[in-house]
Amino acid sequence: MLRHRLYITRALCQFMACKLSTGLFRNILKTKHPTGDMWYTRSCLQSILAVTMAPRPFSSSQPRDYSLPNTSWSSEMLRLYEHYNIMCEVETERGDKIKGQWTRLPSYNRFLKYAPGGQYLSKLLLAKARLFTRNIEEQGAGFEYVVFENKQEKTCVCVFQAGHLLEGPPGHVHGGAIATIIDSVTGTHATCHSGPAMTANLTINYRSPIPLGSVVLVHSSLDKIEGRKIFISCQVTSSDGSKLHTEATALFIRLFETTY
Ligand SMILES: CCCCCCCC/C=C\CCCCCCCC(=O)SCCNC(=O)CCNC(=O)[C@H](O)C(C)(C)COP(=O)(O)OP(=O)(O)OC[C@H]1O[C@@H](n2cnc3c(N)ncnc32)[C@H](O)[C@@H]1OP(=O)(O)O
Repeated sequence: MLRHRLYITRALCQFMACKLSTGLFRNILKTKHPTGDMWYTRSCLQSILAVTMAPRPFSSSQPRDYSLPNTSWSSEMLRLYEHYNIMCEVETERGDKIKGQWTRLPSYNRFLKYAPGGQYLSKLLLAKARLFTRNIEEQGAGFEYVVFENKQEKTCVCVFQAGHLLEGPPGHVHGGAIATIIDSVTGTHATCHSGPAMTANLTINYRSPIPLGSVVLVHSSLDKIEGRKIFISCQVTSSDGSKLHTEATALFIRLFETTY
């Protein structure tokens, strides 16, 4: 009991300290809903999502970044990772290193754990919850992927290696697993561009099966924004781009006004 109180107090202190500077409370008040229930649901969700997106001045532990190479990555996966990673930093004529057009996005098994106060909040709030795509311990068995964003071109690309636990038709990737990676990549894209957003619609055409264990590219492009609506299209292709596996369009709804 005492331990729980301590968690709550520490979490609240860290949360308040951070949020006072980022204006979260203003957002919660702004989105107050007349029916009450919706206000509660949305403001709670917004708080959690905003915490996960905020800077982490008091965070002590280092999160494991699942988007970094591990021993299960095939040579093709590593090659494509390097191809995009090298473009995240460029050298000027004077030899200085500056940020390139691409950014590698980190990926954790629970964003909440690594936000300010999140270590404590995550123990209180569904402690066993984990991000769907990052919940298989064995490396290479499930979703191995890394997402790069190109802000200028409003695109993201994900290098995805599908593990043996994602089988659908024998030897091939399950359609639900393909939908999952598409939702995750386009959702990450929408969130990075506009702040926390949720999938309202996802329409998928499966064009050709993806062999299990192969490496594919998931391309996400931001088509347009209308108010809170973010329209994204997505293609899954073979790693050399010659074969189209899947096409999708997605609609995300931004949860609140602030853009990150
Ligand atoms: C340095 C960077 C670090 C990296 C950062 C990375 C961060 C990434 C973090 C982690 C990565 C993981 C990423 C995973 C992503 C996965 C995402 C999911 O799977 S989300 C789960 C599935 N989705 C749901 O459960 C939603 C359920 N639906 C709802 O909650 C609501 O319907 C919601 C929020 C979508 C909309 O509800 P309302 O009340 O806020 O808004 P209303 O008024 O209904 O709609 C707003 C507008 O959108 C249209 N709209 C809504 N739904 C529509 C639909 N299905 N089709 C068409 N239009 C729709 C409406 O007609 C309206 O349009 P008009 O403004 O009037 O023009």
